[in-house]
Amino acid sequence: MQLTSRNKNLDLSTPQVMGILNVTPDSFSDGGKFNRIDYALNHVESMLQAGTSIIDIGGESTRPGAKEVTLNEELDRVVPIIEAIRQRFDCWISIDTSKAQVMKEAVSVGADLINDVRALQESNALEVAAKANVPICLMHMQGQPRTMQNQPNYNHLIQDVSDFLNERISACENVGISRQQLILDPGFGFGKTLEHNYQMLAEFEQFHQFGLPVLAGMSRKSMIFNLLGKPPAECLAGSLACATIAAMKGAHIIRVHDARETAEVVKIYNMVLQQSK
Ligand SMILES: Nc1nc2[nH]c(S[C@@H](C(=O)O)c3ccccc3)nc2c(=O)[nH]1
Repeated sequence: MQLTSRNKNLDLSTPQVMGILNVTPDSFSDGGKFNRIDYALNHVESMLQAGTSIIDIGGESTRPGAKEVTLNEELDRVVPIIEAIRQRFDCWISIDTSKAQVMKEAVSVGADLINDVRALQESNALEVAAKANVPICLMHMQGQPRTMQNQPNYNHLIQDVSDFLNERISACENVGISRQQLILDPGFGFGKTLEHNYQMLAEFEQFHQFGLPVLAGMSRKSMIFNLLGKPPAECLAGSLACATIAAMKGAHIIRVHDARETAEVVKIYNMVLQQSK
């Protein structure tokens, strides 16, 4: 299994690490734009040196309760950084956004992958994604970030999430996006209770039913820090445990903050995989 974007291929026969580059203002110590880009480039370089294949850039904090980010604010955050990374590195760049215009401009300045936590449901997103002709990650979310954690409920969790992903695959195919461009993601932490998240991890193999790459994003999330009773920044061990389990359950892309350590987990996993063939 592999992904193609422009002139790039990404081999998915072993798990690939997607490193998170958070470019919301609270992720930078100072406000200076140059510092922000310089800081980001240094962070990207260290993630790439550690074995990260994809840099995921998000300008909208989807934190529960977060206030909406305007289009121009999101563009101002992500476009300059994508341009700077594109000039300097030939890595995969994914844009973590739900706004059609942000997708369009991000791809035009070099993003190779659209990562949409709202699975192209916002206005014009399907049409823009179809024209962009790059791989797209479709993620499941119940409700909206502001309220999604109030009372998550499902008839049959895995079936409900799978039905949603299936419907989004059809919506993409209806606008000419081929299945081969799609990546699926059950959306850990997006409208799920602690138990829901661990049930999805326990039954993660179910999401291979579509024959498409599957992405797992659990790094430093509430399913870890609430269980361990620690702040997110102290959840490296928990995040690595989730990454290891996801890799063993066939995750093709693992989205993390701690890229270096996760790349080491994948190296160990690949060695074990080699021995079992
Ligand atoms: N495809 C894909 N994209 C993603 N973007 C994010 S934002 C998330 C975080 O903790 O990073 C988050 C959630 C809530 C608040 C802040 C940040 N999570 C995913 C994911 O799980 N899958």
